[in-house]
Amino acid sequence: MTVLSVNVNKIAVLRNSRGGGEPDVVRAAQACLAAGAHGITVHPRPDARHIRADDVLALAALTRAQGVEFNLEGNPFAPPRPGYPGFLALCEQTRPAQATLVPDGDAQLTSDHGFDFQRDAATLQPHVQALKALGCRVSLFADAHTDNGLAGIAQAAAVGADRVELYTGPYAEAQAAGDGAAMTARFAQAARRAQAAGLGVNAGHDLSQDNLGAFLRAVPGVLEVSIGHALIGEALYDGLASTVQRYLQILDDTR
Ligand SMILES: CC(=O)[C@@H](O)[C@H](O)COP(=O)(O)O
Ligand SMILES: NCC(=O)COP(=O)(O)O
Repeated sequence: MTVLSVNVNKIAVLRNSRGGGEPDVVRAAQACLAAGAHGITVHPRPDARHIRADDVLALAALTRAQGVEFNLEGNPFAPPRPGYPGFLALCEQTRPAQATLVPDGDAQLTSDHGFDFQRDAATLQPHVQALKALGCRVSLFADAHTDNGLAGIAQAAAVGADRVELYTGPYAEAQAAGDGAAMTARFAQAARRAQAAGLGVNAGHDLSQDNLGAFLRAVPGVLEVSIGHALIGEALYDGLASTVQRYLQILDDTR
């Protein structure tokens, strides 16, 4: 079975746009878990544009109390700075069940590629070992859409990882353009190669209600999907009607 980890980064985007504490990231995570989500994901960025270090601590406490998976994403090579103690330090403080390493740079709008294991293996290895020594399952963000990514994916096992997370942005784009089948064939091949090397397979980025089913039908054995951007957007559409009705009720009640 594939489990769903909800990424609540976007709740923090909205909160930070006003300052203050609303919408509340922990309350949103509680609502996701109450609805049956299997875990919570966050990807604190060093520039603190959304999830901050204090959110990571609060969500770690929530998920530990509820006995569900906390998946912390980040770049192990990003240096600490004021407000961001560094990925390993955050993991030391919170001991997430899963640490997902992502090679993203500061200037990136969002994550847009996986590791090049041929190039990055030696530098990644000590980080993977340190995280495993903390008791974290380690997953590495990986490309399936490029020839280099597909050819190198099994090497994540030699680096010491437990899983890879297939970067699904290019799949989502292809699916939206009506061209998802060729792309899912590549992802299925990547999943099989990773599994043959002993790695578990996760997937994430730009997955949505429109593209998730086709992906999971085509790609074998996906253990976890982490979904944030589309899910939070869809939740707004789903929730707007009842919320507007509650406001109208207040207007009615005070007439
Ligand atoms: C690792 C990954 O795929 C990202 O999707 C990420 O978690 C989303 O980050 P942003 O919310 O900052 O775009
Ligand atoms: N690892 C992917 C993730 O957490 C969420 O990505 P997105 O759904 O916000 O694109």
